[in-house]
Parts: sequence; structure tokens; C-alpha cells
Amino acid sequence: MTVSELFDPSAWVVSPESEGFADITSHRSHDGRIARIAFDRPEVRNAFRPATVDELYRALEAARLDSRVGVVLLTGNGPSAKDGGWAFCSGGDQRIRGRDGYRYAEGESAASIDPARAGRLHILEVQRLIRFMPKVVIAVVPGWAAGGGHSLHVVCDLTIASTEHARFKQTDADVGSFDAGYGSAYMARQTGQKFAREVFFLAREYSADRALAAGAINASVPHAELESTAIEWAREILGKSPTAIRMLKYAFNAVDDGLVGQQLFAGEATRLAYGTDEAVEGRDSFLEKRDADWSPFPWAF
Ligand SMILES: CC(C)(COP(=O)(O)OP(=O)(O)OC[C@H]1O[C@@H](n2cnc3c(N)ncnc32)[C@H](O)[C@@H]1OP(=O)(O)O)[C@@H](O)C(=O)NCCC(=O)NCCSC(=O)CCC(=O)c1ccccc1C(=O)O
Repeated sequence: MTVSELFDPSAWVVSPESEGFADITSHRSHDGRIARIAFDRPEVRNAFRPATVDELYRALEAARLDSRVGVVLLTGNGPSAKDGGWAFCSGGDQRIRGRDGYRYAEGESAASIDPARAGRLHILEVQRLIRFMPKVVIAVVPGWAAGGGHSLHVVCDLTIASTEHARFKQTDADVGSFDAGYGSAYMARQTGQKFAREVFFLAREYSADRALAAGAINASVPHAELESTAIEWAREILGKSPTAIRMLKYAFNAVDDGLVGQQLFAGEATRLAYGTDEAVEGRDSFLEKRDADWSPFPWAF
């Protein structure tokens, strides 16, 4: 079965954690260094329901914990068999939205919602996982990025979009929703306040080229070359020092992420410091119940 018209089966193997996934697909490059995770509900423009978000979280967490993986490509499979439309993701599935969030349902309609299970808005946990994982996450946008799908592209480290089919539209205010975190405030950091406010307040449609001109994405490329370009970018990033990329990601994040951003950056700095003879002397002096000898270590400037 074809995963997606843009998917090159010779480039990927199925990820071990994806057993039983119904709403997304998850693959690894043959050398295990690139993860490709894709929404797989093209008939609803890759809208997510709670089960989709559960699977997405599991796939991203598996990529985070896999020390071979340095780059994650997040995309949407397509096109829709119904009408040929392409999508990255159209946000929360509005058919199963309840008063307390998005509801678990057996089928795909409001009638099949399970009233015993509380509604969820855990796409925000996915946003944090993308933001905080020490690996580069690239949004590969073959079609619509709308609502919560638009927010996901915003929170990714980089965005590459199809010139022909990618469309950006922040519909939150049309449907009584609002991503008041990364989706809006962080977008304003990327593009400036005026454009971000226009995107949210007017909910208009933007092409890849318009988004590129606004600084909202990194590249607009021919549709047929979208995934191969993403793989090229990933390979280029994989040629860099993993520690440097990790520290840079946390440095870029820190200014907007407050104490959590500082904590992540500082945690990595502490890990680096543990590798020095100075830190080893601190540990050993404690274990050997003696005063530490700091004399070999200068007060460097
Ligand atoms: C994406 C569109 C602009 C595409 O338009 P078009 O190409 O004309 O296609 P359509 O004919 O409209 O759609 C084809 C088919 O798909 C169904 N569909 C599309 N999107 C959804 C959806 N989100 N939910 C359910 N179904 C969807 C559509 O009904 C059609 O079905 P048929 O049976 O064939 O008729 C356009 O489709 C569109 O505007 N879609 C809705 C976009 C939207 O408003 N999304 C929800 C925004 S709110 C949100 O995403 C959740 C909130 C959230 O996650 C959040 C909450 C709090 C803080 C942060 C966040 C966060 O954003 O992360």
C-alpha cells in the first residue's frame, strides 16, 4: 500500500514503535538517523483526534529516545483519495470536539463519542515535545497547515513547503479556539507582530511563497521535490556536531522559554561540565571523604 505519493519507499523502513498505529505513519531512514513521522488521515486534511495525538506523541518520544536519530521530519501523507487535496495537518478534528476538549470516539462522528473518557487538548504536550527535544524537527508541508496544524509548523525548528500545494491558514478564531502559546506569541517572534496578528485576526489563506516572504517558513520548493529536499536538509544537519546542534537549539529556545528554557540549556551545560576533570575531582573528593583539591583548575577568564 502506498504511504503517500511523495513517499520514497526505497528510503525508509517502518519504525518499531509504529505497530498498531492507525492515524499516523512512522519510519526511519535505513541508517536510522532520520525519522519520518506523518499524519495519515488525508480524507479530513490530516485533522487530529485524541488517538492521533497519542500516536504522534509515542512516535516523537521514540525518536527523542533513539540516540541514532538527529533529525525528525514531520509531514502529512496524501493526497486525499476523495478529492486529491493535500494537507500537512488541519488541526483538531472538529467533529469530535466537546466542551472539555477533543473526545475519544470509536467512529468518526459526534454520535460515537465515549462520555466516560474526558476530553483532551494534549496536542500542547506534543508541541512541548517538539520544542524541547534536543534534535532538529522539520515541518515538511505538502498542503494545508490550518488551525492546530498551523501551530505545529510554527513550533517546529524549520519549515519546508510545497510551492504548488502548501497553504497556511490560522482558523482558530473562526472555530472559537485560540492557541495563546507557541502558535501565536511565538509566531509573532518569528515574523513580527503585524503579520502574526493579521494571520490570526483575519484567518486568510497564504501561499508558501507569501509565507516565505513573511519569514514564517524556510523554503518553498517544487511539490515533487518536497521530501527529497527535506532529506537533503536533514543530511546536511546530520553532518554537524550533535552537541553543537543541541546547545544551539536550546540557546535559540531559551530567550522565549523563561526558566524552563534556562533549565534545559543549563542541564546540557551541566552534562558537559560533568565531563571535566574539575567535576570529577568534586565527585571523587566527596566519595573519598577528603577536601577537594581545586588547585589544578584556574579561575579562567
Ligand atoms: C483546511 C481547510 C482550509 C481545507 O479546505 P478545503 O481544501 O476546501 O477542504 P474541505 O472540503 O474543507 O475539507 C475536506 C474534508 O476534510 C474535512 N476536514 C477538514 N479539516 C477538518 C477538521 N479540522 N476537522 C474535521 N474535518 C475536517 C472537511 O470537513 C471535509 O470533509 P467532507 O466530509 O469531505 O466534507 C478546511 O478544511 C478547514 O478550514 N478545516 C478546518 C480547520 C480548523 O478550523 N481546524 C481546527 C482549528 S482549532 C484546532 O486545531 C484545535 C485546537 C488546538 O489544537 C489547540 C487548542 C488550544 C491551544 C493550542 C491548540 C493548537 O492549535 O495546537
